[in-house]
Amino acid sequence: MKITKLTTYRLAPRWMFLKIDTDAGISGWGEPVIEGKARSVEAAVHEFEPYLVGQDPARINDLWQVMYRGGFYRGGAILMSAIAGIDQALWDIKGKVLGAPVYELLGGLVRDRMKVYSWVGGDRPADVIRDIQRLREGGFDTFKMNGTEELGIVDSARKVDEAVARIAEIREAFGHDIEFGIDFHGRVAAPMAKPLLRALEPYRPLFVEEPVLAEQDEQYARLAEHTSIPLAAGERMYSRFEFKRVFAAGGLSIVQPDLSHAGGITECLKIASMAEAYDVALAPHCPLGPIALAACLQVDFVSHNAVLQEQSMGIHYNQGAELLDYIVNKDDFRIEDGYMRPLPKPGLGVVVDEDKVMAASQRAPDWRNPLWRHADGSVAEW
Ligand SMILES: O=C(O)[C@H](O)[C@@H](O)[C@@H](O)[C@H](O)CO
Ligand SMILES: [Mg+2]
Repeated sequence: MKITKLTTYRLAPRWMFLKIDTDAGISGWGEPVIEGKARSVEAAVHEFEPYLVGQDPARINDLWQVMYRGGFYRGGAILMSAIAGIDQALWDIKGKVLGAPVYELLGGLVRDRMKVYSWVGGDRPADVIRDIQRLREGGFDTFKMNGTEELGIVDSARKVDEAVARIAEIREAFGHDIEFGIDFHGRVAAPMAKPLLRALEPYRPLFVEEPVLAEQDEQYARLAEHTSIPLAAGERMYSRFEFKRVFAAGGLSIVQPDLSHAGGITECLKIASMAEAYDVALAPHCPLGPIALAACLQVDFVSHNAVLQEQSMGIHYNQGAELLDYIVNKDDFRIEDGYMRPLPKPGLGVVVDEDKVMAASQRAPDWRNPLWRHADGSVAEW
């Protein structure tokens, strides 16, 4: 069996799908993308083509090492996202050839269902109460929201109080009948992380995500000394070589590798195993599409330390298309009482509606995140 062709489809809302064809007529799908840099990842995917076309798709481990090590330069958001989507498609092919879901090829189910959570409140965390009420009717009891708007490296107690007031309002409205993570989204610099975490302590959020930016990862252990709130991070870390320093230094209770950014199933399985050795939970990051989510679920269902799965249904980014718009087997992705079941079909478990994908790729938007600025005109972390 040989790889014959790689076709990329950029499409709304901000995703990219990859189809890998083989000479046996079996194709696999992946979702290589960096939100806002889809064209860069698309170029990277096609730069990997000469290493892949003509090769045996069954040799995922060798092809992964060739892509990672063969070009001298390695790592980073663009290359690791390209490898991620290619890796996902190769696992999809392998499962289809062997007639089994990927989780079966990885040793079988470690759980019967996987807890998922839903975003509420959008870029600027207003209206979360209304969103939580609506989603609770749909069976969700676990949520995530942004913790702040723009925040200076050093900022006022008033800004801290505004952020905390929203969280207090949620606890006032729902008590502990719901749980939620608070995403600092990289908007909080080290000087403000400690006072903000301290002020949030009484409301006992499930976790605080990206308490500081990944490039400040040496802060995680220090911050963990000052708070009992579990700290989470990982969406902007792209390989086990980045995660290893964080595991060794400690501080994170939850790691959130993104299956479409951190080298795919092959790499994220290794990150999950490293995390388990340090008693760190796994909660894959996934604000993206159905193929990325399917890849996450394949890892969740074989990882003992998987605790929560992000999914993008209703997320504020999904303008122009929703999570399940491009797939045929929508029912396999149903959420019951806040849980998802293992995807039963061979491979990743996604049946892609190719006609819809091709049509949507004719009018793909070039999504970019907003550029925020502080009152003084300087760039603010979004
Ligand atoms: O936790 C999350 O989902 C992420 O922080 C998410 O908001 C970002 O990764 C966004 O997709 C970047 O464009
Ligand atoms: Mg996040």
